[in-house]
Amino acid sequence: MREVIRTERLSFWYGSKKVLHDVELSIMENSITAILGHSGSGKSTLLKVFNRMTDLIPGARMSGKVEVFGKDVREWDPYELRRRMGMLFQIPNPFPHLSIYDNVAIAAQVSRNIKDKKEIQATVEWALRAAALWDDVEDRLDDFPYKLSGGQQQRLCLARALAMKPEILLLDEPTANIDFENTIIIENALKDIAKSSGITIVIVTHLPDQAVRVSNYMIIMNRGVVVEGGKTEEIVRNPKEKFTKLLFNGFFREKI
Ligand SMILES: Nc1ncnc2c1ncn2[C@@H]1O[C@H](COP(=O)(O)OP(=O)(O)OP(=O)(O)O)[C@@H](O)[C@H]1O
Repeated sequence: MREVIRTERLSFWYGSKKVLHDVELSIMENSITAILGHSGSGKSTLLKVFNRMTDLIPGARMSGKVEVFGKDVREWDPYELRRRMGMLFQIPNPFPHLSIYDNVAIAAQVSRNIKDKKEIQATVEWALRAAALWDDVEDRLDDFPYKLSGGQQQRLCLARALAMKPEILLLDEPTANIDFENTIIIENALKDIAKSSGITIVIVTHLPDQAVRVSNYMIIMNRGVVVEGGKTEEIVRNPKEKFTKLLFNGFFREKI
């Protein structure tokens, strides 16, 4: 398996505030990697460095290196980089003025320049099925997203991200605002997507249980530092660091 993302002594600042400290990590192709840590530990910042969304933040700067598919992120065209790395945010953000169908179709049309109606239809159906939303919406594709529940809206956003046919999906606390039933539906969809589409998934979460349920690999973060990383099974069976042991023993539960 090859590394699709790799960092080398990555540090990051918002103005004078340093929030990532010499981060070294690898994301392996065709896997689900959970980045696990408390609020404020720099997890979202990491995702935004991967797809260069941090370019858009005044006063932000990095040092060290980030490679995506073997190429320094600074050498990528940011639009191409973001097309190849779909992103899902904590709060569902479907386009309110577009129908359920068009929310997904537009991603195929704009990102991949697909013009053929049948191909667009096939992509929309594939993406909605992969996001476990097809059965809920197949007979109301012309409705607007406000008629969907929060969990369904997040699955719609997942379908929209998938319709770009990204090679990597970056998910920033995708179930933070969603009930447990929808959380499990989304987690199962992610596992199926990784298995059947070969998309590499990186999921940021502050929930150890979720990280264990979904991931093959885990990276534990604390205050901008990677505490430890590796195969989920091994970390759960034999955590090396005291912080990780405390995290899994629920020591911080009331704090997160
Ligand atoms: N645009 C910004 N400007 C200044 N500081 C920021 C900005 N974004 C994040 N930070 C700070 O950087 C640190 C890391 O934030 P980040 O959002 O990456 O952490 P996180 O682990 O994802 O936490 P959360 O889950 O709460 O978002 C925090 O101290 C946060 O306040």
